[in-house]
Amino acid sequence: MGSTLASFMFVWAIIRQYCPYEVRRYFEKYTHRFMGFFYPYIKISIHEFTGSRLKRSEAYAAVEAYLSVNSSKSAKRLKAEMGRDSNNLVLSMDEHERVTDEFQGAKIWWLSSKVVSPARSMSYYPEQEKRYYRLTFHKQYREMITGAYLEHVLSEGKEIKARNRQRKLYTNSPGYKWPSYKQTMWSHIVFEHPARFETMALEPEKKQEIIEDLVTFSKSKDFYARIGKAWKRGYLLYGPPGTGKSTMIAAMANLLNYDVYDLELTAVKDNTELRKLLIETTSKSIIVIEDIDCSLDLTGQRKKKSEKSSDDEKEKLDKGISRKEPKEESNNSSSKVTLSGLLNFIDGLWSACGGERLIVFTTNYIEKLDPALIRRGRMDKHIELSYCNFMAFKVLANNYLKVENHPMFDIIQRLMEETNMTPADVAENLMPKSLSDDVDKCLSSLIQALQETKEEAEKKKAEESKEDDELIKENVAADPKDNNKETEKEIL
Ligand SMILES: Nc1ncnc2c1ncn2[C@@H]1O[C@H](COP(=O)(O)OP(=O)(O)OP(=O)(O)O)[C@@H](O)[C@H]1O
Ligand SMILES: [Mg+2]
Repeated sequence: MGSTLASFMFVWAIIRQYCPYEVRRYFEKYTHRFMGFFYPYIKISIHEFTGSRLKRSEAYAAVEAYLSVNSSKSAKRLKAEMGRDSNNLVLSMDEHERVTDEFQGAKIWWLSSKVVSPARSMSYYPEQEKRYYRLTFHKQYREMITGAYLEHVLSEGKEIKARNRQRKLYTNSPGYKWPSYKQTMWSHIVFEHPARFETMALEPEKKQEIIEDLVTFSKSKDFYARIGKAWKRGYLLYGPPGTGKSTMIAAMANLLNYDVYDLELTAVKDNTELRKLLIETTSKSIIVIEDIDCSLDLTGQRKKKSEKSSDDEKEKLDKGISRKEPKEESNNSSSKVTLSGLLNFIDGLWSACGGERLIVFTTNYIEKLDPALIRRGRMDKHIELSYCNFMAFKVLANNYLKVENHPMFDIIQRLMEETNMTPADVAENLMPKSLSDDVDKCLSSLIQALQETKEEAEKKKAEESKEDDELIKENVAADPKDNNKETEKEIL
């Protein structure tokens, strides 16, 4: 038997070397068919990338997760990755490894493998690896494996993936150069922000409303499908600096267990790149654009256009400039993202791919934004985060000092009604500065800060009214004829 096999292999090697390719292919084709009559096994391959390589196959990821449990017991070569909360390693099958699985009495063999296609000459692309899983089973189980077993693998895999999932914070990497399919547009680190809604200083009703809105969204898959709307929701967070906009985004991600994609608009080359970034985001995620008013001068485009229109020469040019033409082209050569590109990003046809996504914008100046950008449908919910009031202070006092009531609270309440202080400033004053600082010390330092802010505000107001008075006097002196009360009123 051994010597027959060896001779056969020898003859086959000679045929392969000297037989023309066409004849060999013809021969192989018919051998495959012939063997098919006797070979009792069926093979199914699941490739990592299908179609145009835009997206990793979900089936592949699910199979990978499913096999990670099985392979950790039987496979000999394993890959290890950090698991949830960074305190355990998740093992999965390494390449060219085999594991056996059993399902309702049937035996299934899984193989993880890859084909390497050589790098093309005259191309920037490196050699391409195509990874895949292949399962082999006896043909008598065909129905059961293609039906119940594969369903079981997918659902179990998805569940394991969700269980092991580490939440990630992504950013669009500016170091991105060659569009190889292995390189994604986003780079990530593990998302570990401790912010929670419970610790956020906000009025309780407002907080409850936001939480309910978020939870309802995350459970509304069927509702969105029924009304024919993409499963996404836009939030606009606006308010002065230090009022908790970024903190709220982290709290949202922690509440819903979503990934965060922090999009740096100025690093995006053009609208096409913006679209690619969108396609690469996964579901169950929050796409964040911070300080949208400063990211790009998207708002000025339309206004600038009308300003320019008075100038004849420029007017001709302007006729060609529609909303699609970037104004930034002239003064910001690195980014050509336009308002139109951004509007399409949020609400266009491509925005529906993936599903279950929140898009969050933050800004300090809501009035600077283009109305189209923040209309309902794009930014469905506008949330104003404002200066700290007494209710919000109580949450902070409880977080920082673990006090729910204190005799000094009355003074603080009165001062807070009279002055504006951001939660960030209040929090800073409540923070113990040395190990010996106690509740009284922290609260009195807050009272002092509040008084100082109040005095400053009063001083500023007095100065402003003084300037106004002087302006009135100057005007009256310059125009003595109209020295009557009406002019004064007008100026005021
Ligand atoms: N409402 C709040 N509840 C609890 N902590 C807050 C709140 N607002 C601000 N803080 C504290 O103040 C700090 C600054 O807040 P944050 O970065 O969220 O402000 P922001 O609104 O994003 O400011 P900016 O507009 O400058 O980006 C945070 O570290 C947080 O601890
Ligand atoms: Mg911020």
